[in-house]
Amino acid sequence: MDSQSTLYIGTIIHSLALGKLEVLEKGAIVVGTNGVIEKVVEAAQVATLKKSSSINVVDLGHRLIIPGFVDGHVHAPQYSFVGTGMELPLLDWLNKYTFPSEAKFKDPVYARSQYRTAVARFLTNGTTTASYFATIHLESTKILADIVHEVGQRGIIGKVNMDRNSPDFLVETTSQSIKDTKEFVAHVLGKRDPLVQPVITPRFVPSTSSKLMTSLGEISASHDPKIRVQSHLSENKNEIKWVGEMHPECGSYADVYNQHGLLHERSYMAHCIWCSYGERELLRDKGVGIIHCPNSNFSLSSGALNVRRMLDEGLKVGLGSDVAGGFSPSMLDALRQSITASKMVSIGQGSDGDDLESPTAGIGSIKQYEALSYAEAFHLATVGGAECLSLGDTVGNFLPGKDFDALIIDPKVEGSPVDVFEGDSSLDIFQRFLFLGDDRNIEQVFVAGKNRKTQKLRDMLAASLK
Ligand SMILES: O=c1[nH]c(=O)c2nc[nH]c2[nH]1
Ligand SMILES: [Zn+2]
Repeated sequence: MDSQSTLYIGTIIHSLALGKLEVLEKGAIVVGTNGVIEKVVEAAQVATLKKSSSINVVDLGHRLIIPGFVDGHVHAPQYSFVGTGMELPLLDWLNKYTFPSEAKFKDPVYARSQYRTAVARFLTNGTTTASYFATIHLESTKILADIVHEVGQRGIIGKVNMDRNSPDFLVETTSQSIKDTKEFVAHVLGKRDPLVQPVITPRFVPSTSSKLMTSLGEISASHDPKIRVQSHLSENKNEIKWVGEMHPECGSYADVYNQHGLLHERSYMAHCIWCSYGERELLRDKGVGIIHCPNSNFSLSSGALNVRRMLDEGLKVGLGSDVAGGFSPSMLDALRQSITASKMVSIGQGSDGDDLESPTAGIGSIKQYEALSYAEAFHLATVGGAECLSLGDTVGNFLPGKDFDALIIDPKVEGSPVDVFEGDSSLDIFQRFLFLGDDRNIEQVFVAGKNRKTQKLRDMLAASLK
């Protein structure tokens, strides 16, 4: 224990494995000055620790201490039109709303103001880690990285690559895209901020040429450890058909990324709703994470992912808000909608599945899939996401040695949307927060041991209302 460690006392709830919560009533977490968790103790040991003269004691009373949320897939520029234009399917939605909105980020002044609001909104909702798509614009994407660094969020940030099938107002040449990607990676790594990392971000196969994908794979592999890779995969049936026409030489949509060196243990792909058994095997064997974005999948009428099957088959799964295909910046919403999507699948109303493709299924043996429990969905929103983003050793739960990324939840805050009844257990209150709570209940947001939900952050949000 270092001389100025801090003891946070409260009801600790975190996930140790899929569906396995640990609850420590009036337990405590000891956090070093470097923001790293030193130990987690039960109530019986708290009194002894409190007596240590060298420790700061923060008694959070009736509050819950839970890990921060990991948003594995979010488009920061799309926050500028969040909650609007929800009536179209993917390809029409991209052309009508998304591309014109993203084109505005050519202007760094506009980008700075929009990104400040977006990042503040995500952080205030308890997203301690976010994997961001920016736009194709180098200067604005650097600004996003600078803002994430300034507010102290843990952020993985990608300059988007688009050199084909894109409108004139939102397209790059192949060589400029490669050059700007290298410069962006150098900019982020040059910050030497362990909280902020770059990620290679081809938008999706239709908008990234073979030559560009190959170069991006090489950039990723030229670093040790490899630079992360994020993209979209098998979200919409028309998109998949289009990819098939563009790449008849590849066995599947996932295989296109694979043949260009973009699938490895530090890659993660959003959606994957319609991946075949063979694609799922490929993704699992390559160690690729799946980012399930249920709000977006419903809002763009894409489909309902069979998340249970992904888990049963041993794939890594996390959750994403996918703002603004998804209309909510809150991972509480992603968690809730992941449960709803899994219930649709469990009653036979989800993606049509390809059970007959699976070697373990025979004719007449359509499998039943169990819906996600709240504890499982919470695992995906914390530990699962961290594992997909290669941050499993750093965040996701409160194991000693990880960084203290945590939310302090006050279910009784003034104006709380959560009612607490006499006789409620901690798990009752926790579940009510998951299903009914919002950012009003999220009193403090710790990233690497520091509370980032500061007055400055509130001012950033307030500025956007002027
Ligand atoms: O949900 C999505 N949002 C996007 O911006 C996008 N681009 C390609 N595919 C996409 N899917
Ligand atoms: Zn997306």
